[in-house]
Amino acid sequence: MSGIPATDYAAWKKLQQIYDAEHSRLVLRDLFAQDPDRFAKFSKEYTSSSGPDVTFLLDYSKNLITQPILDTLLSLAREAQVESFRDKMFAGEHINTSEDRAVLHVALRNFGDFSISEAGTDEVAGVLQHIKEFSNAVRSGEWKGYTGKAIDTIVNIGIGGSDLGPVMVTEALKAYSKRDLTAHFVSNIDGTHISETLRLCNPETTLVIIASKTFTTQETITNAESARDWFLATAKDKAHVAKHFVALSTNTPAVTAFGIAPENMFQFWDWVGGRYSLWSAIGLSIALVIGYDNFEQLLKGAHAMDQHFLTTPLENNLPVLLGVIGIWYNDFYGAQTHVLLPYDQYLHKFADYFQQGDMESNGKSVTKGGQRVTYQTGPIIWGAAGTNGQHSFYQLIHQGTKVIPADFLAPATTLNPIAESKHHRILLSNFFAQPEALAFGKTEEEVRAELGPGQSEALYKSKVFEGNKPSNSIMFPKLTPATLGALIALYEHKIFVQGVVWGINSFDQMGVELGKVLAKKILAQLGSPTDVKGHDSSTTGLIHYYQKHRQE
Ligand SMILES: O=P(O)(O)OC[C@H]1O[C@@](O)(CO)[C@@H](O)[C@@H]1O
Repeated sequence: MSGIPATDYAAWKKLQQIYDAEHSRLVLRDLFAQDPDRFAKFSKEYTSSSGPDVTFLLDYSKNLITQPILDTLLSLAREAQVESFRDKMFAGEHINTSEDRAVLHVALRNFGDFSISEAGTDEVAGVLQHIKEFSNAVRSGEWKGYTGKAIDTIVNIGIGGSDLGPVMVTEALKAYSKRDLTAHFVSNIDGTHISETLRLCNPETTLVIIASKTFTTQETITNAESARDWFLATAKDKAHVAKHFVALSTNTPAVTAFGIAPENMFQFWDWVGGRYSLWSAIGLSIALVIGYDNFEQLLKGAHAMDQHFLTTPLENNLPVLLGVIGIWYNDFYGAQTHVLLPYDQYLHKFADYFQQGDMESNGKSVTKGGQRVTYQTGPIIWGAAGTNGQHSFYQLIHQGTKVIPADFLAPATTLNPIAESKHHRILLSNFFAQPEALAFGKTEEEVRAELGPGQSEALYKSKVFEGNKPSNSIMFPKLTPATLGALIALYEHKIFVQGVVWGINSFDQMGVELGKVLAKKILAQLGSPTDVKGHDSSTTGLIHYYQKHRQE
C-alpha cells in the first residue's frame, strides 16, 4: 500500500467528475433497456485453475456503472498500483508497515505454486500434517481422554479471528461434519458464555482448544483458565490436562507457561493476521469437525482463487471488480455500508465473519503515509441469511433513504432437498426476485394502475419503489469446502484491493488497543474499596451505579 491519498489519483478526480455529471442519469431500468447484452457484458464465470473444480457466476450487471465508469474504476486500481502491491504481498514483503510484518495468509494454502521466502512459510506443511494426524486421531477415537474414553465434544476458546472463522466455516460446512462430534465455540468474557457451554460438556470426553495468536487476549486466557479449573475439578491430576487441552498460537512461551505441552501446540506465525487465520492452526476445530480432507479442499479452493487474483488481468479479476465497484458506492455515492445476503442457511455467519475481516482491515482513517484521509474508507459490513433478512430490514433497503450496495449469494443446488427441493425453489425465487425489485422498483404509474383510482395520494406514494438500488449476485452449483474457500479468498482479496486504493494499512489493528487499556485500568479499580478516580462524570456515575446495585 503506497500511502498516497486516494484523492491524489487522476482516476479518482475523473470519477468525481463522472459522478457529478452523470449519476442522476444512471438508471438501471434504462441501462438494461438500452443494452440487451448488459448481463453478458457485466457478468463473469469463474473456474478454478487448479485443485478441486470450483465454478461460480458473478453477475455485476445490476450496478450503477457503464463501461466507461468501470474502465475508470480499473484505471484507479492501476494508478494505485494494486497489481504491484498484490505482488509484494505474495512475495512476502512487509506490507504491514506499522508492525513490520509480511501478510501471507496465501502461504497457508500455497500448494506449491508460489515461491515465498518468509521465515516460517517452510513450516506450514508440517503444521498441516500435525493438524491432519491429530484430527484423524480424535475423529477415529484413537485419541483418548484421561478415563480412556474417546472425545465427543470440542470447545474452541478464542475470540475475533480465533473464533469467527472456525464458527463461520463449521456452520457453513455442517453438511460435511462428523455428526457425533459436537463443537462449541466460547469467545465472550461474559461468564455466561463459558458457563452455559461447560454445562453441556463431560470433562472425560471433552477436548478444549485454546485459540489465540498472541496467547495474551484477556477474554481467551480467562476463559481457558476457567475451563482448566472446571476440568481439574473432576480430573484432579494436572497430568490429565495434556489429554484434553491443546493450544493454537504463535506464542510458545506463553503456551508452555499455561501448562500445555509443546506437542499439544499447533503453531502459526506473525505474518498471519488474526482475521485471516482460519487457514492456519486456528482452523484445527474446522478440521476436527469436517475432517482434514475437507479442510484441505477448503484451502485448495482458496489457493485457486489466489492464483486467479495473482495472474488475471484487472478487467477480468473478480476481487478487483468487486473492490472497485464497492469504492464507487462508498466514495462517490456516499454509501456507508455494504450488506452481505447469502441465500443459504449454512452461510448465516458469513456476514458476521466479514464484519471483522473487512471492518478491522479497512476501518482506518490514516494513510500508511500518516495522513488523515479526507474520504471514506472501510464500509460497515452487515447482513443475514435470506430469506430471513426480508422479514427484518429489507423495508429499509427497498424504500429507505440510504444507498446500500448488496451482495446476494446462493447455491443452485441445495444440500437438503426436502420436499423434492420445493423449499430450495422458494428460496431461490426470492434470491432472484429481490435484486430485480431493488434494481427496477415499481413506478408511481404502475402503482396507480395496480390500485386503481380513488386511493389517497399518500397511499400511492407509499407503494412506489424507486429502485435503482445496486447489487451483485454470486451463484455457485453447490456449497462445497472448495467453493467456500474460493468465496472467502475472493472477499479477502477484495478487501486488499480497497485498502491499497485508500492508501491505508489493512493489516494492523491499532484501534482495538485503547479500549483494552482503559478496561484494564477500570478493572483494577472495581475491586478496590476506595472511590474510582481519574474518570469523567459519566464513567464514574456508571461505575457508582454498578457498585450500588451489584449483588455478587
Ligand atoms: O488470537 P488472539 O491473539 O487472541 O486475538 C484475538 C483477536 O483480538 C483482536 O481484536 C486483536 O486484539 C483481533 O485482531 C484478533 O483476531
